[in-house]
Amino acid sequence: MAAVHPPQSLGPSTPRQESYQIRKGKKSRGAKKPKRAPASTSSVGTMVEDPFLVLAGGKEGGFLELEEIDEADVGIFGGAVEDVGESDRKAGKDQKKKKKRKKRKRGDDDSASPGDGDLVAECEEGPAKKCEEEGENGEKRVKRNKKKRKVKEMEENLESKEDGSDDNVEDMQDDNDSMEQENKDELILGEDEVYAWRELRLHPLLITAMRRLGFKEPTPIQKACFPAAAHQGKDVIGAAETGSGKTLAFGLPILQRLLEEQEKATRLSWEDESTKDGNSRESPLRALMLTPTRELAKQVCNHLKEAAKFLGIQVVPIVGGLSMEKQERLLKRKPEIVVGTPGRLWELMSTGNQHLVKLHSLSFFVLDEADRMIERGHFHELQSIIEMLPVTNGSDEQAVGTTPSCETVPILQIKKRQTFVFSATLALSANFRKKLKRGLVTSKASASTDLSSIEALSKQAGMKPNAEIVDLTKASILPEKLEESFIECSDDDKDAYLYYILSVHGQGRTIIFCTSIAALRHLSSILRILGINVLTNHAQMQQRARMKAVDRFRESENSILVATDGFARGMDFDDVRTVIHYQLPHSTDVYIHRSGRTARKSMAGCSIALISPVDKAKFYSLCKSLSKENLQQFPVDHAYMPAVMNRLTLARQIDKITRKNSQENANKSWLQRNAESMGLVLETSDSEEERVQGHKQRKATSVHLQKLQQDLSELLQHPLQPKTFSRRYLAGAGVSPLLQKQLEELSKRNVKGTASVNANKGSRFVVIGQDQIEPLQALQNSGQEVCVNIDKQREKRRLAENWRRKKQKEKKSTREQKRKEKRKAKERD
Ligand SMILES: Nc1ncnc2c1ncn2[C@@H]1O[C@H](COP(=O)(O)OP(=O)(O)OP(=O)(O)O)[C@@H](O)[C@H]1O
Repeated sequence: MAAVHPPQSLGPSTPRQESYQIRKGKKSRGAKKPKRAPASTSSVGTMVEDPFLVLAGGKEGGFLELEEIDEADVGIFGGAVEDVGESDRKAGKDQKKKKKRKKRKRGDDDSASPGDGDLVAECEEGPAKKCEEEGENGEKRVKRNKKKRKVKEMEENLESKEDGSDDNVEDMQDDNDSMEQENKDELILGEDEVYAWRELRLHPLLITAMRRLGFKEPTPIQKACFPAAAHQGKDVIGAAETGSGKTLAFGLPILQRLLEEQEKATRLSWEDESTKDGNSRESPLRALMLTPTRELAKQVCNHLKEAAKFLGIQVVPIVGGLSMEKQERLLKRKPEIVVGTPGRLWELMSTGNQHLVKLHSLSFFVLDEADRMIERGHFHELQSIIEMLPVTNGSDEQAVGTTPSCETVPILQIKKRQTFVFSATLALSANFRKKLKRGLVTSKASASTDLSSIEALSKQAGMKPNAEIVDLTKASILPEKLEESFIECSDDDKDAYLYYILSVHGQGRTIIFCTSIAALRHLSSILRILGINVLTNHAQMQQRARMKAVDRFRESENSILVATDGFARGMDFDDVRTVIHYQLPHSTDVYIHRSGRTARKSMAGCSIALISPVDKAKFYSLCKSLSKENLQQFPVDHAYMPAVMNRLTLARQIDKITRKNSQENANKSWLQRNAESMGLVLETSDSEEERVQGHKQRKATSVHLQKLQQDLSELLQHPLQPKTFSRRYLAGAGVSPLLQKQLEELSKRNVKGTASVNANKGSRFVVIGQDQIEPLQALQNSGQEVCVNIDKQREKRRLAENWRRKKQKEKKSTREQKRKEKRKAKERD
């Protein structure tokens, strides 16, 4: 007997419930429209073949429950239970038709006598006749009529409720229709182009996301990690070159498992009536991802959002430097995935943020750029966060201590948590695999509380000994299509060479890395004076300004960014053509991450290191650790250098004066500010003469500054020219590529013509156009390989010295010989 469920469960849901329902609908059905959860579940659920289908593909709005009851009755009277499932399946396709039919049905009902109508007709057509044949008694008939009345009552009751909720349902459908449409419109790849994802058994909704992103196939690291992480539920330690798609290598398995779990949960909640209250639908934190920098957290978050678009899985970034209140508001939405930096996350956790401390449902823990996390004991917060994590079933009995503020649950209730540890430079240490395995298996790492090694960090984070280690890094670790090069110069000349590269070759997105903020400030100031509009990003900038710089860098394809090493890891920009190491990094891994901002996604790119004499030792040891024997010397046309130096000298003078002025202003205003705050009037001890002198000096400086600026601006109006260049040129911003080409052809013709008639040299002309060749091309055209192996160089030097000594010896002995012979000859004479 079908249970008739109380109509109040069909009432309008709270906003939170509704949004949940929309999300669930999207998740479970993908391209289909969301449905409201039916009121009755348990008994009906037991009758249908696949209760999930009823929810997912079932009827809509209030009619859903009504039809449910109708069919339950049909099943009871006529025994045609199987019809329920069948109609449910059909319902997904022709919901609207059904709705109209239903309304019509009701119209019929109104006119018909009680107990009549389609419902009864349906019953009587089939098995009801059988009942008659069997000689149905009066008692049964009474029972049946009672049942019909009850159904009729229910129908009326529901109809009145529907009037209120129908609009909502329609709205939900419209929303989803437009989302579906948007989703379809955005698809870049066809269904048949993504078989590689299908082979991987990626969830259909995620395949759609990949089609929308235009990702035809998984990258090698994604291919290697997905089966272990998504299908076998294993922990993964992943290392692969920069720009190889590591974010989705851990992101896709997590999304896949969340999707699968949610589908399962929807099915279970359909069967289990007790989970139908609003609270049970609130999503706890399922995945926590940590990155070392704020920009990277934002980027990872955006990347996952793109992949999770239309899946109804929320991903939010929690990073420092932005408003706490806003982030708390974001967390109130109960996102399933949080990507953040350890500092801000710990700040919120330690103040008891409800979403972040309820970690009992945390199923995924990710450490991106893990080797950075353990550097120089930077991340105390990381340790605190890890200590908050509940102990997983799979980890050692030696539990990681949990702080009392963490709402953990008894060990047996905690589900398995998967841990992901990723970086491009994890495998830098030679016996990385061995050490890692040893670290995970032995209890030594778990006993230690410091996270100074990847093994200890992984172990403390709950990594299990059977973790999959995916190491796709090659010996060099650097991307295959990265062309590395260097320029040897004095420290003082670095600005000149940098300006040369940017103005003679400066095409395409470029990142210049500095080690110190002071150097970054000096450099960006000089470049701006030289008319090169550079963006900056360093730790002392306001977070908003940093994010803005990142956005602006993304916007223009010829933008130049000067950044410190915080920016080296993980940042992903389309088509960065050149990376310049203005100062060498302190370690090999930073060099790898810096250089890895270019040559991403198997594209070509170029890196140039400016090496001063003090950098040499560091540079050679860096090359040694990367097993480099030879490296290309970046080709520099020294004919340009006089012009470069002219400009640079002016720019440096301007910079010096403006710095001094702004320093004086800052000091003065500081004095004034403080005097004012203390209610004092500033009196200078300067005499009148001194003041006049000072005024004159300032005026002279200002005139000098103006003169310098004028001179520089005159120089900057013309393209940079090599020393040998004739002064007779056609210049200006109006030389279009077409005109330039025509001039080039004309110049060739002239040269031929003059050669034939032997005309004077003065009529020849060269075209210096705006079509500069970019550094990579210059390097490929005329870069020269130089030995950078310090041992080999020493050996070469030793051999050369030996050879020189030998030659000297030989010379000496020949001289001796000759002298002896002369002496002998003399004696004979
Ligand atoms: N399957 C794929 N097909 C094509 N492009 C992809 C694929 N997966 C990821 N990408 C793109 O590759 C780029 C690099 O990805 P990602 O930033 O994850 O690399 P990474 O390996 O983490 O790099 P890094 O080591 O520098 O952090 C991104 O622009 C991403 O959108």
